[in-house]
Amino acid sequence: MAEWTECMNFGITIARQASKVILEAFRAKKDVMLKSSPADLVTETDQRVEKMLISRIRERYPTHKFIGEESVAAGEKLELTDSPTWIIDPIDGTVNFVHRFPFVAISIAFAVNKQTEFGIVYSCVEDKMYRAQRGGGAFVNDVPLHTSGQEDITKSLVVTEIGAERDCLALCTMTTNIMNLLAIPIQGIRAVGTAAVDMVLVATGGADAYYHIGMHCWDIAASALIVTEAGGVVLDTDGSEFDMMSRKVIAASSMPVAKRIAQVVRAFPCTRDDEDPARVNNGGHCISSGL
Ligand SMILES: O=P(O)(O)OC(CO)CO
Ligand SMILES: [Mg+2]
Ligand SMILES: [Mg+2]
Repeated sequence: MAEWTECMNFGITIARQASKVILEAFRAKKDVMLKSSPADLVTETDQRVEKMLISRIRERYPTHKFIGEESVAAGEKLELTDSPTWIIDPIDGTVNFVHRFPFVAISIAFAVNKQTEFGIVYSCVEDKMYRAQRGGGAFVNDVPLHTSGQEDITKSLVVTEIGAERDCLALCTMTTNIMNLLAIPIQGIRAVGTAAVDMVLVATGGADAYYHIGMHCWDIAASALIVTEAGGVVLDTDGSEFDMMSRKVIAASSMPVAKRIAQVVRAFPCTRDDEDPARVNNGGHCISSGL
């Protein structure tokens, strides 16, 4: 709704400011810390950028709530209520950032009554500002975005991510999914290293679909809106309605392509973002390769 346009414009302004911090640090040597796995990295820049974004937003909108990747990693409760909530990934593509692989993004979604009102994905190194407001279309650097409209999976280029999981069940599931898609056959698989950028590539028509299991709401909430506002569809990997907390997503140029991917892709168990991990056995160890 138009009432949130001012918030979106503010989000774009502070994303541009925060990108300066990321780009200054991009070429420098970094101290790297591990989170959930040896491939789940965080740097002081991730933490600094998130703090900077949240403090700027809080100053201007003191009643708004936040879900931030690094705040959750530091122990804050991940809770999406009906209140206006900013969902922030300060650096999407931290592994790329650490290696200086030139695709990193700031992802900011804004939800009210649990519905995403706008999404911002700023691909900093490329200087591409993607944005969409619910009902208002999607844009990159103010140019309107449209998906490819491709309906034939055999003519599709599909993007996915390898993710940070290194347990056998997740790795077997992920590689089997890739193999089964290639066997359809599709025309290719790509992985850029940032879920937010992977997904907005579907909005540009440069890719026909994206799917991923194991990412979090801050990785995909903004780009999910950008894809749907560009004319695409977003589903759960089981073909049901998209749920930003489920950690499973297919974004596609058309419903036939999305549904065909849902027929092939299997999910490994992962704890929902809004569930208490302590209550859930997510099977994060090798129990079998029987998929
Ligand atoms: O770099 P981040 O924010 O950890 O995100 C990864 C997925 O978890 C890349 O999209
Ligand atoms: Mg991320
Ligand atoms: Mg991140």
